[in-house]
Amino acid sequence: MSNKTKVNVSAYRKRKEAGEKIVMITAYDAPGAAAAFAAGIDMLLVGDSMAMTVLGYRNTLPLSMDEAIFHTQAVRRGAPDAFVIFDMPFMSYQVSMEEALRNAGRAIKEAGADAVKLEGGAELNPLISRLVDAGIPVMAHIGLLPQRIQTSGTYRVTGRTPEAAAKLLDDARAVEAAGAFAVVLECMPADLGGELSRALAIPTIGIGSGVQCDGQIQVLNDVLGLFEDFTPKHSRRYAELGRITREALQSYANDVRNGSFPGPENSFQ
Ligand SMILES: Nc1nc(=O)c2c([nH]1)NC[C@@H]1CN(c3ccc(C(=O)N[C@@H](CCC(=O)O)C(=O)O)cc3)CN21
Ligand SMILES: CC(C)C(=O)C(=O)O
Ligand SMILES: [Mg+2]
Repeated sequence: MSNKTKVNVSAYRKRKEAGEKIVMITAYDAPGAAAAFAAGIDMLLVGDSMAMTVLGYRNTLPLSMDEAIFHTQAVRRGAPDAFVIFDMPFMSYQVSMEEALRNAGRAIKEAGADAVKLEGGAELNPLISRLVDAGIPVMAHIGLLPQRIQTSGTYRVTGRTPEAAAKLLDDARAVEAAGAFAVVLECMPADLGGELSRALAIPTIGIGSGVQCDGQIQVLNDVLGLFEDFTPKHSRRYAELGRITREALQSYANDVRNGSFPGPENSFQ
């Protein structure tokens, strides 16, 4: 592992000042990370969405620290020079300050992550400060919080009432004051995404929060058409790999059954 981080977190604030968009995507394994890095994507998130996109769970809650570490190690092997963010799993940072610090430390030491991401607003301030003081860069995440699905009930757009919008502005300011280097804004009205982005000096990374955010993040499998349980309104499919995969496998099965695979070129004399 290189001992010098390719891009320091302060570079992203400069990127914002220069008006240059920041591009993020999730990655969960070595080939996905290598493809995203080769495409010039700025930062990779090993999202706890892996629970749903690649591990077959119904929501993000079951994901364990060990599973997240295992996948982050693969991402790091696939993209040794990428800026990689470890999405802290549900209950890996809520139980106590000590446990949160230990788990975030594992992400850095065992998985080679460059930073961690936590879901929550002002209530996380003491933890964000402790992590940053310990030398661990923190990306915050406000708005729709998938790890609270069991209290919120559904994945729903946030900040639609004046009170909810004001709370999100407070949360955004709070996580910036606590030392977060960037903040994900998930699923809020586009105008509010713009307002929060103008209110902060740190970059906002939007998902379903409009074009005025300083950067965007998407789930890799949504962009590639590989996640077909549902299509979030906030994502655009740039390929139909789910359909292409099924068609390729049907062709393979047909060719085996009709004797056209393996051909002479696949056989040894
Ligand atoms: N594949 C995938 N993509 C994601 O973006 C994603 C995950 N999984 N898992 C974790 C969270 C959950 N997210 C989601 C999931 C569903 C919607 C969704 O269906 N939204 C409705 C609007 C709901 C409403 O406000 O009424 C939509 O129509 O898109 C949004 C974000 C974002 N994250
Ligand atoms: C959608 C992004 C922000 C995320 O948290 C994830 O992929 O887990
Ligand atoms: Mg997540």
